[in-house]
Amino acid sequence: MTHLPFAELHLHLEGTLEPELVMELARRNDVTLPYRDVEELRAAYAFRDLQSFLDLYYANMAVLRTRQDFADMTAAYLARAATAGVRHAEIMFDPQAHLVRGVPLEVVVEGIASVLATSEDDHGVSTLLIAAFLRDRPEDEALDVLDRLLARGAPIAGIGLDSAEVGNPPARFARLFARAREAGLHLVAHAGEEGPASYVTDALDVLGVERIDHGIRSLDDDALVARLVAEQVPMTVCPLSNVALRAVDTLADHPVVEMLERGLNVSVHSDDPAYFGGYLDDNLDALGSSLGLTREQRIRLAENSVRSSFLPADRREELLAQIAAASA
Ligand code: HPA
Ligand SMILES: [Zn+2]
Repeated sequence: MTHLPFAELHLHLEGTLEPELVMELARRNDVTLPYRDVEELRAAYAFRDLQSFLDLYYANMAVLRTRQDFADMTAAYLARAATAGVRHAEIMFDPQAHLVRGVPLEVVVEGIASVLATSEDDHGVSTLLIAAFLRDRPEDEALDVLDRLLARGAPIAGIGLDSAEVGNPPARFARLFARAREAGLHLVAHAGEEGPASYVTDALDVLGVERIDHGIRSLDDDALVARLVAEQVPMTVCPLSNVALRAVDTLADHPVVEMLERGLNVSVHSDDPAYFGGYLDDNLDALGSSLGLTREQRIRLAENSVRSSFLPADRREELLAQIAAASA
């Protein structure tokens, strides 16, 4: 069976940096890393929690210096995503993580955007770009970076909120999200990955987000689940990520199928595929073998992914028709 067409809605571009590319870019840019080879680097990919992952994720970004580096990372992701059935990708990147290292905003944005511009022709993948802001850094810094992105006409369709969740509640970023909304941008936020269900409520009510990234901790609160079902709030769930970061013990314990059966508007995504053991197809295959995800459920996840995207109605209909044709 060929892959069903999917929309990838929860993907950190910097999380697609495969160990081989990390080492290649380190050589190219003369960056010294504390690993002799790919195997040593790969051995560091054992995480206790979100923070232990973030430490390595930010450290590896040291190899990203030039427009070409950002372009190469983006092109490698799109080529791999296309083989997974991804036909549309809403891609997050972390501008602050590069600015604090002294990499200019235009290098980051132009490097990424130059490749996205031809992605439909080159890979058959339409794309939207989402600037994600780091919740463990000050809101004023995020406001400044958002203003700079808007001032230079960066091709972003929305903003997100990521990085260390616990202790950094959504309400800290109310002004940022208000400004992005005024600018006509779409709004998403990570909530309920490690943080409590109340962060999901606040992301909806204080930030006004249209989609929740992760949201699995919502299951601790029945009233919240009822609301999420009633409002059909899109939730982008990342099973391999949750196991890698120990938010969930094993894939067999993952709640995504239960969420689907309870009527939540969930779709499955890959988060940081280079770090967590795989891309969209790998996540779906793993759910098939560990949770017995049925073909019918897989089709529903594909449809949800397209309906939860920020695509215009005509492109959504086109993708839904492709799903129907592929599942006939
Ligand atoms: O999985 C994640 N969670 C929060 N922030 C992140 N930034 C990159 N990946 C992640
Ligand atoms: Zn994420």
